[in-house]
Amino acid sequence: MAERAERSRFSFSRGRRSDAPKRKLTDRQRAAKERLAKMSPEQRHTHDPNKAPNPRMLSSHPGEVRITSLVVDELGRALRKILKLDGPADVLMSLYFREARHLGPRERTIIAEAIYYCLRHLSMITWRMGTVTPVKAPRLTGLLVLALQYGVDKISDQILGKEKDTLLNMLRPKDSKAPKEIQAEVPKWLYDLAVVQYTDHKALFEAMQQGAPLDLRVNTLKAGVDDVIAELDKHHVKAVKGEYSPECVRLDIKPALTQWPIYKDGLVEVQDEGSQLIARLVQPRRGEMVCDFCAGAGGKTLALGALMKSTGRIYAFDVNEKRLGGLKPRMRRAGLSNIYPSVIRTEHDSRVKRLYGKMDRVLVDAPCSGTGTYRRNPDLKWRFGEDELERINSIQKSVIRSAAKMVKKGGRLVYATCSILERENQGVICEFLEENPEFELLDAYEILEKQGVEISPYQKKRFGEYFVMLPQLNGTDGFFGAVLQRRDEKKGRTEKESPALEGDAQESVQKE
Ligand SMILES: C[S@@+](CC[C@H](N)C(=O)[O-])C[C@H]1O[C@@H](n2cnc3c(N)ncnc32)[C@H](O)[C@@H]1O
Repeated sequence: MAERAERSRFSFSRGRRSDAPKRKLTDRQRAAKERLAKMSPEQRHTHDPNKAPNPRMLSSHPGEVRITSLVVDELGRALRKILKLDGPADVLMSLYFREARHLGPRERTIIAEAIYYCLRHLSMITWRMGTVTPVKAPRLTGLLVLALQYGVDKISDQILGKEKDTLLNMLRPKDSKAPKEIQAEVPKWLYDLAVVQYTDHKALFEAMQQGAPLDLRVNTLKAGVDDVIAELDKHHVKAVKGEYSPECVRLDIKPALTQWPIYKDGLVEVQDEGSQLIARLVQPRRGEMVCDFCAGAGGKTLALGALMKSTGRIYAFDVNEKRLGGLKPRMRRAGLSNIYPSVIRTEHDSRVKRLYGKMDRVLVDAPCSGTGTYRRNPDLKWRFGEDELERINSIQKSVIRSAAKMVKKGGRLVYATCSILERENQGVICEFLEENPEFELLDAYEILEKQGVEISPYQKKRFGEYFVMLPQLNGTDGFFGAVLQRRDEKKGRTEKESPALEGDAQESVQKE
């Protein structure tokens, strides 16, 4: 029985009971199953479960893509909605594809990839279009995108019609003639800030235009990293251990993972490797009182819960009820019983005040510009403006001030963002430390080293005690973390001075 349970846990077959007699698959069915496992995130939005995508339509074979008038018309229809930028692109795409039931998997794949291309290169596309605004001319925008992706000769004259000359004119200028911020594919305000902040801004902008890999965090309460890699391998999905996080598995393709038992049974969660390390900065111990102040749907809460071996108590706070609602099913899947989600009205809520001075560890994963996640959310570049940065910056300062009051003497406060901007990161911490001298900054790299996580000495030298991950340096999303400790004069000894490695962290290093 135990053996059977083990088998079904790792099995990729969907929903079939492991003790049912095995049905023999035909070669065609087996090939379709493997194709399904290898779908990209773009296809995930567009996948019709009854029609497996044809691999010939994937962008790795751009020469074989057939651009039909249906594709061009539908791409225009999709861009008309998505380029309004009045909501997250992945949500708008899902809505569009749900309505477009007449499209086959080939068309869906081409359209989805074109939409992502358009969002990643919207600056250059807008520049090429001159006085024509993309959202007002979505069909022409779609034609331009397809021409840039596959070459204009892949589009027949019949489809191009009277727009052919306009399109050829738009394709003529060289990229290098465009202003620098347009080549960088970021808004001007962000370009100006990043150029001052990063000597390697060119590499940063380049990295931010790429797609991101799929990182999984293995739930070590249920499986080991090697087990997950071996199981993926059995199903021809190549995966490797992450470079930094001991729980990370990185995939070379992006299957529709949420349909698989390893996901459904809580053995893995999707989480960028940089984000996994934020939980390691908190470094919670068994039985402690922890608060995840901006828990959202609980990506980091779950990682903290696993590090605590489902002991102690984690208060998961957030002002957004809907987002926090996503945490409960994930807790169940992960087998965690130490998490207590709670919606708060503001950072000054009475639930927060009741816990003043009681927490061993508090994580503030602050709301931010999300500039570190542009690889995954290219639309965010065009939806988040400079005014919004001002507003969010004052929320960040208010949230850390309030959350800090929950930290007991000798306890730890971790402030994190997925922003690449100093203003939201070091700027917030410097101001906080000036106002709160009872807190001191710890060396984030030392804390990670003690847990067996090695980040390059170059990075340590460049960013001091702050934890900084960047796509051009680490191949992860951009993350920032500051580890602060509330002084405890009575103890006279801080963790900073303590040579001992906490029990749970040590244990987890040895296991890996
Ligand atoms: C970066 S996201 C958190 C992501 C989450 N920790 C994770 O790992 O998936 C920031 C969160 O802060 C929440 N937030 C915004 N203002 C807040 C406030 N005043 N107090 C607490 N949470 C707040 C947002 O609703 C959002 O879910």
